[in-house]
Amino acid sequence: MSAMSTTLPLSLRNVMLERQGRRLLGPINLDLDREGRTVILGPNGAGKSLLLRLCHGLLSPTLGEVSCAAAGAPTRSEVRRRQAMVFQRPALLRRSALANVTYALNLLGVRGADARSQAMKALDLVGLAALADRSARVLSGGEQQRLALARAWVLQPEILFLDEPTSALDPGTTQSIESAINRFADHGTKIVMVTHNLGQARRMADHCLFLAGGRIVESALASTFLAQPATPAAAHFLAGEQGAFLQGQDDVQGYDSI
Ligand SMILES: Nc1ncnc2c1ncn2[C@@H]1O[C@H](COP(=O)(O)OP(=O)(O)OP(=O)(O)O)[C@@H](O)[C@H]1O
Repeated sequence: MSAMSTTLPLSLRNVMLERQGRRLLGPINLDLDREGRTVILGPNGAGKSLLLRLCHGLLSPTLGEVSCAAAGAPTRSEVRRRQAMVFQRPALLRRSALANVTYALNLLGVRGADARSQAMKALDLVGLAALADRSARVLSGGEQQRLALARAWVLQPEILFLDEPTSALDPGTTQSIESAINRFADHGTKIVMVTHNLGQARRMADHCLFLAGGRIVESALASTFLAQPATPAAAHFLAGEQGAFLQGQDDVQGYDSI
């Protein structure tokens, strides 16, 4: 990965997202820089997935601006190809694991032996090299998730957005996926991940963003946030108490730097 980043820092300025006259997100001000793994936490319906999609350029804000370092809006194709996103239930091609990864490379113009060797390296990194020729359709949920990670990572993204990448997976599989994500981070990919798993947040987060009611209620170093959240809303959430999140609206910060 080059030392210069095209997409980072990624900035959101006064971003709002509305649908059918209802505000779903915002106002949000946020800077995502290269350093560390950012984990997004918050109750169901807080707006975590919408925030990831805005950052990745899958959605455009109703108001405000999302912009990437030197390159402009994340909806631009030049920016999109430097970012990748893995969803909770990844869509895979009805081909072999290897072909799923080489297909992504082919779209970028990498073909033949080059594509195959890069794809095998990515499969190896997620522990799937031995299953390269197996049809993606018959892979287990955890294997499919690892394949989706390999397919995303092989494109050498500067940022990898992950939306609950280990939900519904057993602890062993979760651990192997966490290891793969950490290896990507070690290779210089910025990780931005939504999770409901507080143990995972403790194991993986360098920075935490806590969302409630479509707004960023807290933005802090993970060690600080997870041990001593600054707001009642986050404290309730971390204690596993549902409800009381609207209380957090009084604590909303105007500006967040990650
Ligand atoms: N296209 C849409 N039109 C209207 N409302 C939407 C749309 N997409 C999402 N929402 C609403 O926006 C809110 C935030 O959704 P989002 O999926 O971002 O939540 P989340 O924090 O990821 O939740 P969960 O933890 O349950 O996955 C929810 O109330 C959802 O119903």
